[in-house]
Amino acid sequence: MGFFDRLADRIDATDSVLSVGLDPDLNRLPDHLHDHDLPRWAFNRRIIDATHDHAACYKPNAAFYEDPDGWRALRETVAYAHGKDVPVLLDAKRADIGNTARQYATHLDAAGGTAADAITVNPYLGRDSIEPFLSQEAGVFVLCRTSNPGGGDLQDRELADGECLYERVARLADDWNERGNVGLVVGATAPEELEAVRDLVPDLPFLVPGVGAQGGDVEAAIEYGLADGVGLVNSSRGIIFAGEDRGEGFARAAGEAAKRLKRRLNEYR
Ligand SMILES: O=c1ccn([C@@H]2O[C@H](COP(=O)(O)O)[C@@H](O)[C@H]2O)c(=O)[nH]1
Repeated sequence: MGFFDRLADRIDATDSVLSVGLDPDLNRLPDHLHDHDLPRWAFNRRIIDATHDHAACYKPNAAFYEDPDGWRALRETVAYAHGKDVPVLLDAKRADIGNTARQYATHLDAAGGTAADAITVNPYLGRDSIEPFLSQEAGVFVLCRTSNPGGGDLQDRELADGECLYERVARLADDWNERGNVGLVVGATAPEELEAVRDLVPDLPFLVPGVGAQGGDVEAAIEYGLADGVGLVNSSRGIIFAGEDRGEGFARAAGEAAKRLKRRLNEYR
């Protein structure tokens, strides 16, 4: 079964389109977890225990795991999420010349890789640079209009024919979707662009980051992020660091935050 069919099943089972971002910043972990062999894994396991009923997906960002212990923590995390029946989207924003991209694509492998079910990729090196991802079963989310303040610096630029760069990326990604495994990343902090992209590509599911800590538009995330009910709205810090005290109660606070955001998202579904 392809990634988006599995995601659709998970969305039905949990009545949720919430993606819980697993970005375990070592400087923000509860103090008592630093006694563990792998503090990030100890943290993620507790977050998953507290949030999985509300999670359509987990989204670890590779930036928080790019060291030997981090890699181990990530593999444990993916296996544990799978044990709870939750798919995992690795936010790695990869792409490179073919030879290197093939190496990056092994990140998705169960043997030696992370065993993640989907990945984010950068479109700016062109189709061949992401072909090793497109040709797998895994979901491939192409960066289209990012949520950061500078997201428009290049992505909003008008091309000679009057189309914006992010619009061209959306149409290209639609062309690249030969196996039905392509989605787009469009930030909730850019609701007008979200609407424009949805008009261009009615059938592609979006990953919409930027609600919560970045203050993005929750209603627009749902209205434009879903294609036939399938898509993901992500919050990372707003859920995993919802507990202020950095004490034992952090996971409970995360669970409550996930439940709250799921309900809020569902008001617009
Ligand atoms: O356009 C983008 C693409 C990716 N991200 C990533 O999503 C999470 C958001 O974290 P919050 O704590 O909810 O702000 C993080 O991993 C980003 O790198 C994004 O924010 N915007």
